Amino acid sequence: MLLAVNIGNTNVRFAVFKDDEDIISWTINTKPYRTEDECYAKFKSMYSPFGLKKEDITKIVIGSVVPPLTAAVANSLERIHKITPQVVDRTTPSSVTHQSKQMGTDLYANAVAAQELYKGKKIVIDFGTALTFTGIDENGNTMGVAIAPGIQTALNSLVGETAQLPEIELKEPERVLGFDTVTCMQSGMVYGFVGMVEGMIDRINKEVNDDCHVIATGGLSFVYAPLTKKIHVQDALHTIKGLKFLYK
Ligand SMILES: Nc1ncnc2c1ncn2[C@@H]1O[C@H](COP(=O)(O)OP(=O)(O)O)[C@@H](O)[C@H]1O
Ligand SMILES: CC(C)(COP(=O)(O)O)[C@@H](O)C(=O)NCCC(=O)O
Ligand SMILES: [K+]
Repeated sequence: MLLAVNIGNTNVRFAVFKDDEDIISWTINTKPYRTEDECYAKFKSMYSPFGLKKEDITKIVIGSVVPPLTAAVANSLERIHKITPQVVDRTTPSSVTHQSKQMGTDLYANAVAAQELYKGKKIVIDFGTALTFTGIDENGNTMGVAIAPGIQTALNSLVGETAQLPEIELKEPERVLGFDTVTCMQSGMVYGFVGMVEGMIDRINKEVNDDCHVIATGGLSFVYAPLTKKIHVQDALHTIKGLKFLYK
């Protein structure tokens, strides 16, 4: 079975593909950055809670947007499995073409999964450490990317920069205009970012002169996707499916 590993700025997501539909997935924190020995100790025993044995893994693909962790994760998995992981990035051949010299591996994987799984023009919105919008046309050409602060990242900054604003749960308040600090912040964070997401979808659709199919992924997609009809699919495993398609 293929093990795919997506190293993001907040979480490292693991997924074992029993087949295309049956996927076992879990995450660990990215921070603090770990040494190869710590990764080795942590990863060695991570399979049994998910009903897997390390011998079940026969292939490994890794995508990373955190360069200081890539080698530690790859080398520790090689020590555990005696398999050399394939580390993919924006230069790995796929059904997607792009001109960017910077595109993060997760954005590229998001584009690849969209092209493989959906028709027409697509927008992938990744609600991760950053909030990203990636456009892909019907032929797999990337139409461009937009990068904004991730919603929890923005909230952390707001709480950190103020004396009286507390940490809050990101959930929909009853009213847009609130009467206490927590619901006032929930409104700004939830309705404010829904407005941003809907506005970005409208602007992108206008720019590419089409109604794109919109896919949401990333840690906070489960909060935001249900709040707007402009998002058509929510799939926490979208990025890691892209890594599977990039594995050759
Ligand atoms: N229940 C949750 N599960 C996962 N992420 C969450 C959850 N609630 C909030 N988040 C936030 O989502 C972001 C992580 O999303 P993820 O897609 O794993 O990011 P990355 O790929 O950048 O590591 C973080 O900002 C995290 O705080
Ligand atoms: C935009 C990102 C920070 C998103 O990272 P994430 O939120 O998934 O951790 C990452 O894709 C990245 O570092 N990209 C490199 C710059 C670029 O894509 O243009
Ligand atoms: K992500």
